[in-house]
Amino acid sequence: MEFLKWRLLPLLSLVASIAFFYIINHPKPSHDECSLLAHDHFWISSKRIVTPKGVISGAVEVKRGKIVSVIEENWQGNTRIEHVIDYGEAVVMPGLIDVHSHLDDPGRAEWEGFPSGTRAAAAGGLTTLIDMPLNSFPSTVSKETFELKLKAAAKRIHVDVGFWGGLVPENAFNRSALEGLLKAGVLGLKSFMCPSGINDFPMTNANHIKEGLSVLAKYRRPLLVHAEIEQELEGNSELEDSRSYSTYLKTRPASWEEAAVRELLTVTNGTRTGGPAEGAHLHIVHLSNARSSLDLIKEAKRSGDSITVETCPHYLAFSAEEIQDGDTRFKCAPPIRDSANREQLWEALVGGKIDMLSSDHSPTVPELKCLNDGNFLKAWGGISSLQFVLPVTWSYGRKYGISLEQLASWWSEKPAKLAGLDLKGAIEIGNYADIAVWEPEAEFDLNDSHPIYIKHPSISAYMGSRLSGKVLATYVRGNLVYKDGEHSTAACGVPILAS
Ligand SMILES: NC(=O)N[C@H]1NC(=O)NC1=O
Ligand SMILES: [Zn+2]
Ligand SMILES: [Zn+2]
Repeated sequence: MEFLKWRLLPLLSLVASIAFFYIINHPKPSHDECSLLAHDHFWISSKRIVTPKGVISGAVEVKRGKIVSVIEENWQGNTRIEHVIDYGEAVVMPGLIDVHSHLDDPGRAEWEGFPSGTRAAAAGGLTTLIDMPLNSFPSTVSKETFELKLKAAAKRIHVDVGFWGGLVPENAFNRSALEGLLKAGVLGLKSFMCPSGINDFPMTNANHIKEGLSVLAKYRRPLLVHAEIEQELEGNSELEDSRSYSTYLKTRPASWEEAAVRELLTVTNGTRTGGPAEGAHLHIVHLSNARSSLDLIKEAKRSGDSITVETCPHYLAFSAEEIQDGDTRFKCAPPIRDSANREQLWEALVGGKIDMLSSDHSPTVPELKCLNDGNFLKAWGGISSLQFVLPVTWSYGRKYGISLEQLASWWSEKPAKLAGLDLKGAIEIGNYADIAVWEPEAEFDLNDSHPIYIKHPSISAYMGSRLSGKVLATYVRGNLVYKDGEHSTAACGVPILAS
């Protein structure tokens, strides 16, 4: 006995320390922590599954995170099928991909942060988002600052997150610095043609952008541009009522967007077949001017420029006429314009002149939104919307007869293509099982009793609205990360790196 004790004890303590060492170094969450479902092989069925071949009634087989089969109609008699989650009439759609979110982490996590932002995304049916390189601190403009970003995201994201790097004057002519950032895995670059509001993210001109495109061409990745150029203004807004939305609107006229688009088109011709930047792509973010700018973009596309454009739900939902004095929740840049412009934006979206949608979720802390004094000239510009983009697009788009397929194209398929996410954006065999389940007909009031996960709901312009389109469940790589107001316990989203 004594002998056994002396042989066994050291052995046991060795096993225990190896196990301890293993757990410390491999703290990978278990399946149960990542998913609210026990299985990793199951079927999702519904009468309305949105696939590239149309809306079908059938079932999607998910195995180890991927879609392994999609079957139509009569699957009930199929004995091979077990663990079925039947969503009845609810819509099963590819998870939404937001190519334009500011989660402000690291450095300004009190504005949003990865944990709350990605929980909000999951609750809104978004399965992937691409984080912007500014509003966090430091801005993501080098390999080193990108490493800080990845560190901040590690084990704190509830959906998959990719990253744009910043194109700024400091790196634009430094090819090896830009290549270092691209090699580290950013999915593309982002730049501003006007002041960004963030000190360590200065604006670029057409020369910087041309250089950026020539580097991006080698990596076949896009440049996203905030397209407004400051022009001389008539009058002096300082002398006008700062609580009036029209005062703010006059400080950023549509001509600023048009000037930027014209300038961009002097360099995007390089992206044509045979051009010096062939392989690069230019994407105009959050266009709000539905008039002249869109015609220019259409013409450039016709000439073979590799160019796309997005708009955001707030430009499709709101109009300048409706914004009350002092309600700075609606301040964003470019600004929300008149209702006739909104109609034209819808027309352009439905007609294919606008390629896709994004949230431009750009929150801050309530103090900087100046809700108390309602000063439009001082308030932070940015709309808080991440969790609501699906019901907002649907609620306001129904009037225009939008279809489920269009929603999937604007929010999943086209964004996946822009960001180079080959295995995302569609319910298709071989893709990741990134799926949103929602009830288009279910209405709800966005008030304090609604579960909201963004950090500062009070600054969201959508609070107080009645919307239709309730998200029931969200699957990321086959993990059920959100269901009826409940999230899976661990943050099992994956950082997406370009390779
Ligand atoms: N810095 C920043 O997020 N700015 C964004 N906010 C906004 O309304 N438009 C923007 O570009
Ligand atoms: Zn912007
Ligand atoms: Zn933005």
